[in-house]
Amino acid sequence: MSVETGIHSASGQAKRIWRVAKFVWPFTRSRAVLSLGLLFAAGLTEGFSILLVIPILAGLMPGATEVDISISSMLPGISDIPDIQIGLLPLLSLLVIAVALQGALARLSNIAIVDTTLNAAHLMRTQLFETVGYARWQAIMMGRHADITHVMTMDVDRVHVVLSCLLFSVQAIVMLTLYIALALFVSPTMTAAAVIFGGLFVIFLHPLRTFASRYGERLSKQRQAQYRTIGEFLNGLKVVKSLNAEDRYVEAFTGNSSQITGDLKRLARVKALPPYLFQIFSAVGAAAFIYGAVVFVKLPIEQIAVLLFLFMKIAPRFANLQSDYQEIIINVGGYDNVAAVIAGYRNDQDVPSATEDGKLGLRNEIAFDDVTFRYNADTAPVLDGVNFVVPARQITALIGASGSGKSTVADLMMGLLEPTEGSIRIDGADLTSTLGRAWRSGVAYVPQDAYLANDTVRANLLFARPDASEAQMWHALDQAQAGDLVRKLTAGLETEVGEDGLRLSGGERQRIALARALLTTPEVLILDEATSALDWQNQALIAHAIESLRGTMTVITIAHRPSMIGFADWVVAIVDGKVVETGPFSAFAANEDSQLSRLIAGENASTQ
Ligand SMILES: Nc1ncnc2c1ncn2[C@@H]1O[C@H](COP(=O)(O)OP(=O)(O)OP(=O)(O)O)[C@@H](O)[C@H]1O
Repeated sequence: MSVETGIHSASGQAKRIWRVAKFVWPFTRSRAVLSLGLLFAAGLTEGFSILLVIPILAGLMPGATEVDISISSMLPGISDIPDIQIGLLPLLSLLVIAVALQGALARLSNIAIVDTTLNAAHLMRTQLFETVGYARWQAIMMGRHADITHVMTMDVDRVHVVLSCLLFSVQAIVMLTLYIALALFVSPTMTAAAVIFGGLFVIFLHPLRTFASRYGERLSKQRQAQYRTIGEFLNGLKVVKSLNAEDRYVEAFTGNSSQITGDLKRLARVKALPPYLFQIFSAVGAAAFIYGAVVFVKLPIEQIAVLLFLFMKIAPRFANLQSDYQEIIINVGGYDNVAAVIAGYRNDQDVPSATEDGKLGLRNEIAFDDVTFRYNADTAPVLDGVNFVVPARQITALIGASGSGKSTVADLMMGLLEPTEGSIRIDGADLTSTLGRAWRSGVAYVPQDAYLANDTVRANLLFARPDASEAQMWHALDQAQAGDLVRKLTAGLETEVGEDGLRLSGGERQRIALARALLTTPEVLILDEATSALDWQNQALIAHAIESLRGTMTVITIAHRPSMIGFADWVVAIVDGKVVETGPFSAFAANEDSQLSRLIAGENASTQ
């Protein structure tokens, strides 16, 4: 038996449903118990109201204001209760009260079920977001973002459907049990026949359920593909437009959407079949029941009336149970995806700060001791046994050709990546995952394509330091040569920067990102090609501002342009994953054959 067949088999489905129930039980326990308690009370009240209807059906004579209730003739299971006589008006009043009470209890039970499932979905979504949010960078960067988005939205919604249907199924099962128990009192033979008939119908529909389950899986995969197409298209919008590649995405999207539409149509047909078959089955069942009850079992008419009444109550619930179960098996795969994401990231979490105030300062140096780093176990190392130090409160230029490993060094230095071999020491302390968060709270990193949230300039600055004053914001903006630019914007600090900061130029975005980093007054500032989009005048002004930070913070500047490294005190040059030069800037600048001198002379190619 293949795995594919296994998960669609009845036992496979039962195992999957059990896993969902086990996962949500801790979140839902009290509310689920409350809703089922209310439901049970509603069931009892409904049973009582049916018991009140029976005498009206069975014993009422035209013109009578009193009803003779012969319990023994209606419920042969209870034979020793004497007949009672009751006024029609009190009986009808009691019926109205019982029906109203049953309605109120059923309503409360439904509300409790809806609340329970919504809370469970909310908790599952937030747990997912937290698990992904606090996962280690190395784990997240390997995952597809569109898939994570799909799991957090569509798959959680699918689990929500499963939970709702599960609880409504339990509700239906409780009610069915009550009705069947009542019917058994009236006629065990006829009730057993009806239950067997219903059971056969459930077995008869099994192939349809397997079919629906397969469509559920297929649809989930197609929707995942749709998320990927949309994500890729929107992330690379500008490049897509510049390459006139829209038609490729339109084609991929249309193909995918047509498949989804086709499958949804087929699924709708499959879903519509059981109610239709059910109608035929129940008509055949009712006819067979009446024939059997009259001709073979020879039941009295009032018992037939009571049983028919009960079966009329049972039938729609039975149909709901079938459609709920179908929805469950279509959607239960959503939980597999949710569980896979949680399991995938749960053991790969950033460790909370070792120190409660969450800051780890830098007094002397950051040291790389024999650091080797591989992105994958089976690929060549990007860094191969590198040794160097970055002195505190000095400016260090990290240079090397494109692809030599500079950004990887920056990620390692922030503790976002961990060395495959060797260690990174902060004033002698090993930068392990326990120190990562505390260390990063004193580190500001500005990459080439700095992320700006789709919000105002002010919100983007406060994102880094929520308690910053107006004066501190303007000081940081001026330091990053962004003060005049923001003053000139029509809405100043309140200007919306657009999706990914796209309403600003590349250079403007970089300056605001630098201001945001400076606003945090970090211990360590890492600039990874952070001014690459700026003209030389602005870059020179920023270089001057960075230079003025000497002695107040540790700056690591990764750049290809001489203007962003010429003011450094210290240099680390990387070639092919090895450190080839490290020491005082002046010493290497004096040697015209050094990597540094060649870079300053504009010979970028020589470092390759
Ligand atoms: N997530 C990743 N998975 C696998 N390999 C990667 C990953 N990120 C980077 N690399 C590889 O590691 C090497 C070093 O990349 P890195 O980005 O550190 O270089 P860099 O010196 O910063 O380059 P550039 O100057 O172009 O930004 C490259 O060969 C790159 O292909």
